Order: sequence, then structure tokens, then C-alpha cells
Amino acid sequence: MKLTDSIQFLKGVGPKSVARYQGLGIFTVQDLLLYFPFRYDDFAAKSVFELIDGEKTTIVGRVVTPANVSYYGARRNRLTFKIKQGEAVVSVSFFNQPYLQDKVVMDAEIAIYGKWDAKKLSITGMKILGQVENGFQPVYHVMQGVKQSSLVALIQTAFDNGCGELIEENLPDFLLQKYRLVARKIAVHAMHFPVDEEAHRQALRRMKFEELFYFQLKLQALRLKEKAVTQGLVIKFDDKKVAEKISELPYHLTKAQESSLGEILADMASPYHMNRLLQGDVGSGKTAVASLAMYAAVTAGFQAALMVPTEILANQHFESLQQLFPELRVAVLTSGMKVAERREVLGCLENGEVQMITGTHALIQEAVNYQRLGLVITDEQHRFGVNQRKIFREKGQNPDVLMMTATPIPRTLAITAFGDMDVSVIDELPAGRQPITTRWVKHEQLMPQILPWVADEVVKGAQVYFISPLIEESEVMDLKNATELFGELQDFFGLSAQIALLHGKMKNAEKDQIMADFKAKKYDVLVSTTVIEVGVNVPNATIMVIMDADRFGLSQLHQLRGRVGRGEKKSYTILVANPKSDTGKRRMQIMTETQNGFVLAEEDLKMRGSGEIFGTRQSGIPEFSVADIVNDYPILEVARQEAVAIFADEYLGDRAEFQMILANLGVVDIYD
Ligand SMILES: Nc1ncnc2c1ncn2[C@@H]1O[C@H](COP(=O)(O)OP(=O)(O)OP(=O)(O)O)[C@@H](O)[C@H]1O
Repeated sequence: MKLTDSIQFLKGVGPKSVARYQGLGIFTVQDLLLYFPFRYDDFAAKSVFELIDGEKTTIVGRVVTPANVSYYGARRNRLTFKIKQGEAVVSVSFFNQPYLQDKVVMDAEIAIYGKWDAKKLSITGMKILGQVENGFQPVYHVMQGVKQSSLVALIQTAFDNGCGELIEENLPDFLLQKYRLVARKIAVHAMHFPVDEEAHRQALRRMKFEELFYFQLKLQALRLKEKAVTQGLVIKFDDKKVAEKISELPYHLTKAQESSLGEILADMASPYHMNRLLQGDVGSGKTAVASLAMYAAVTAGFQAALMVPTEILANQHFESLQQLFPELRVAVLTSGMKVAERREVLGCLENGEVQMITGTHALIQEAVNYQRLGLVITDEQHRFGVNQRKIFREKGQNPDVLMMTATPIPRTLAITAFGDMDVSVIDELPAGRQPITTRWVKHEQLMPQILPWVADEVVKGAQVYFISPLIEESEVMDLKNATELFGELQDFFGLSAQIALLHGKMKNAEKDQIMADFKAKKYDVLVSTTVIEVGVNVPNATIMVIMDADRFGLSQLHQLRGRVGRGEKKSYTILVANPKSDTGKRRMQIMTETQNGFVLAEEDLKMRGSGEIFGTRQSGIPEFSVADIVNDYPILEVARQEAVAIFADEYLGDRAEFQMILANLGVVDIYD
């Protein structure tokens, strides 16, 4: 038998079960052996003196009273009896399982799995265990038609047929020794049938290492391949002009901005393909760095493009680029544009008149052709697919690509998701920024306390955002909420403040007009749905009020809060929320405690898991079968170092172990 054989060749597997097992992703014997339990229940019997109140456990004792079933209510009943363990007498009850009565035999030993109540010296039973030799039992994800016990039996059959012996080692010897990892054969067996907890721990450690190591190898291989295969552009920018531009800025670049820009420019000048992520907290000045990189590309005779997720942002960047570079021809391209305007822009892009362009994903549509595209910067990269580069290549352009993100990515995730990328981090805010004061208030405080205070601040010249509650997946409800809030605020402020409403259903031109007017201080208060979440830059706005703030995730709240505190004036964020859940409360608490996006992102990750923050599929973060990127971070880091070392070590190239690794990876042609 081979590992690649279908499980149908195993004894006891008929066509029907083959189909069912396929539903679990099990096709071959190998799939079966690598289908690991997701947890283990500890059924090992314990002495009643070591038990903790509320703990789920197994107790073994001798039955000392007959089992009695008492009925109460229409269908409910309780089975009770007593057992003796040493001198201790323990009361046992089972709810609604009267049929267990037969299994309770006077004077016989019995093992009961259930929940321990220390005060009453009693256990609420969940099941009566047949035998208690091995207390450590695996639990698998199964589905209808496949029982735990049949799955276990099938795995046992596979081992009985010697399939376990066919499992080949896929880690090099020196790593097994260095990290004292158990052999693959042993680990796979122990994942299913551990003799004890320690055996299981060792098996798991080995399988996690293997999974993360291969993952990192793949990233390293990709990275190498990318560097070797794709001929990047050499963008010979004009040093002097760039320096001049920097000196003309109304502010000094922060150290972090300077070094990030330096890294980006070095990539551009090199013949390699830039594959870099620019990460920085909200308001840290990423866009400023990006603009300078674009300028550098233009001084070398290339075009540069900046791609952003919303039209509001595209227009905002268009304006600021025009302001920064009045001597250049800057354009904007969005899908909401008039046909004639669009045609004009497309023509000038193709003939090279337009030197810099910003826009939404309209920038990469088919009809768009560039004359000499040198640099593409994408904002909020996780909102775009990862395929942009391919699209550009298909257009015959091979620009350097820089991705920016304002969602701070915890280091753990950055390594996992972007392990094949170079990363620049802007980890300081421009000088002169004051911390944003964040307060959490209840709904009932809004009218008597918050609104009068906001009114006072408006009189003093403050501009204010009000974010209406988020109703997931319902634009209609979002709109209703925003409109209601708008009405209430109009009633409250009367003529004392100019209020505008902005929501996702508006026409783009209308949205742009409102944003422009808000920037120009024609409005004091902007009521909005979350359409202003990312990137909006109105430095004079200093107050952000978020209604039903507990409905937002931490990262989103952080983004929203980042809309204030963008100038030198003191800024405030008010979270209005009466959270019902503990998570909601915790979120509000954390928001008032820290303004550090990286800390918040770590917390968010702990509270929600990685998938929700980035949407696993989009972000390219794979789903691991045994490893967990948050909790297994130390293993991930070691695996990464080893993967990097392997590819860096030329001597390894000739060794059989290295060939084996490459073959397993399916990337034998790295050096071709
Ligand atoms: N070094 C600096 N000193 C002072 N102000 C700066 C500096 N760099 C940028 N700014 C200003 O700070 C504000 C925020 O900068 P920018 O829009 O580049 O940040 P960002 O990181 O892109 O923000 P976000 O991620 O929130 O969209 C802008 O008004 C910008 O002009």
C-alpha cells in the first residue's frame, strides 16, 4: 500500500463512506494520517482531593447506593447515586439520561466524566466511561455520517496495515537534533494515539515546527524567485531635486519618515523589483513619504501612480499632490468620472503628459495604458487583491510596487503574511502632536454632558465628526441611523452650528463637495457613516464622537480616532456606548488606555483572531492545520530564521537534505 492510495483500499471503507470522508478533505491514506485531532480530552482519573471546583474531570469510585431516577416537570429527570473513592463519598447526578441506570451496578467500579462541584462534593456526570486505561483522548472535527469512533477506527486500521511506516521524514537531520524534534513517523502516530500528555506535547511541537518551517521556506523561495526572475527597473532619480523638494516642505520629516524614504529610494534605484510594505500608524505621515517617492520616479522620467480604496481619498490625494508639485502634471482617475474627462486623462497617461496619477482601482482597468510607469503605490493594501502586479505586467509595464498600510500589523502577522516582503515602519508621529484624549461615556451622558461641551468647543472654532452607529451589512439601516443622528444634532445645535451629512449612498460629486466644504470650514459638524474611516485628512478637525462605539472593532475605532489629532491642536475622541458584552466593555477600556496602534492591533488579534482583521483569504495569511500564529509565535520565529539560513547557505545546495526540501516545496527551479 502507498500513502497516496485512496482510503477505499482500507478495510471497512465502502463507496458511501469514501464520499463522506472526502467531505472532511480526506481522500488518500496520507490525508487520513495527517487528519489530526483539534483537541484532547483528559479523561485520566483523579483523586477527589486534587480537584478544583468547576473542573471537568474523571472520577473513579465504587458504587455504594443504587441509582435512583426522579422525574420532575414534563420531560425532565435526574439520575442520582453515590460512589466511594477511598474514604470520600461523592454524590453523582446525571440529568435526562435515565437509561444510564443499567450501567450503575452496586459495588462495581465506575468511571464518571463530568463537572466537579467542590462545595457539595458532587459531580454532574456527562458520561460513564467504559475503560480508563488511557485517559488522554483525541477529539476530531467530524461531520454528519462520520462518527468519532469510526474515524479513530479507520486511522487505527491504517496504522495496523503498516501505513505509519511509510511516513517519510521531511525535516533535515540537523534541525531534528538542534531542536530535539521527534521523528515524523513517531509524531504522526502520537498525534492520534499519544501514550501520555508529554508524548502528545512533543508530537505537536514537531508538527507545528514542520508546518511553520515549510511555510517560511515557501515565502523565502518566492522571494528569491521574484528577485531572480523579474527584471526590475533601475530608476535613476535626481538626488538633488528630491532633496530640494524635501527642504521646501512646510515641516521637517521625522527620522522614521527619512529612513523609510531612504529604503524605498534604494529599492527604486536597484535593478531588483521593489516588494516593500510601508507600515505606519494613523497620521504618521506615510502619504508624505509616498508622495516624495512618486516625485523621485518622475525626476527619472517615469510616471508614478497612487492607488487608494475610495474616491474621497483619491480626490484628497489629488489635491495634495497638486499642491506639493505645482510644476507637474497630476491627474486623478475614478470610475465616477465623466466620459470626456476620463478620455482626456487616459490619452494623457498614454502619451506621457500626465506624470503622476492617483485613483481608485479604475487605475488598473483594461482601457488604462501607461507610457512609462515606474512606480505604483497602493494604499490600504489588504483592500486590494494581491494581483495588481500581475495586471501591470500584463500591460507590458513592470513598475516597482510599494504597499502602504495604516492598519498596524502585529509583528506576528507581518512575518506570516508578508514574510516575502521587505518592510519599512514609520514608528513615530510628527513632532508637536498632542496625545488624543479618549473618553468612554454612556448614552445617557450624551445630551446633558457631551453635546453642551461640543457646542462650547465649536464656538471656540473646533470642527467635529459624529460617526453614526454601524449596522453590519445593511446600508439602508446605516443611512437611517445617520439621518436620524443628523436630525437630532440639528435640533440640538439649531443655528449655532453648521452641520453636514455624509453617507455611502450619496453621489461621489456630492461627497467630494461636502468633504471640500468641511475642509474649508464651511461646516462645523460632519455627521457620517464610516465612509470617512480611512485616510481622510482634515487637520483642523479635533473632536470625534463615535456612536455605539462598541459595535466597531478595535482596528476600526483606531482608524476613526486617527481622523483627529492630525494637527497641533489638542484633540478628543468620545466613545458613546452601553456595551452589553464583556468584549465590548474591554474594547472601550483599551481604547481609553492606549493610542498605540500596534498595541491595539495585538489586542484585537487576541480578541478576534487574525481572520477577522484581515479576512484571511484576501490577506494571504494561510490557515494552518496545527500551528496557531499568535500562540506559536516563538516557533514561527525560529522556523523563519532557519528557512532564511537554508536559502542563504550556498553549501547546502549540494546536500541531499536540501534537495529533499526543495522537492517537497515543489520549487525545484529556484536557481534556474
Ligand atoms: N514630518 C511631519 N511633520 C509635521 N506634519 C507632518 C509630517 N508628515 C506629515 N505631516 C502632516 O500630518 C498629516 C498626516 O500625514 P499623512 O496624511 O501623510 O499621514 P498618513 O500616515 O498617510 O495618515 P493616515 O494613515 O491616517 O491616512 C498631514 O496633514 C501631513 O501634512
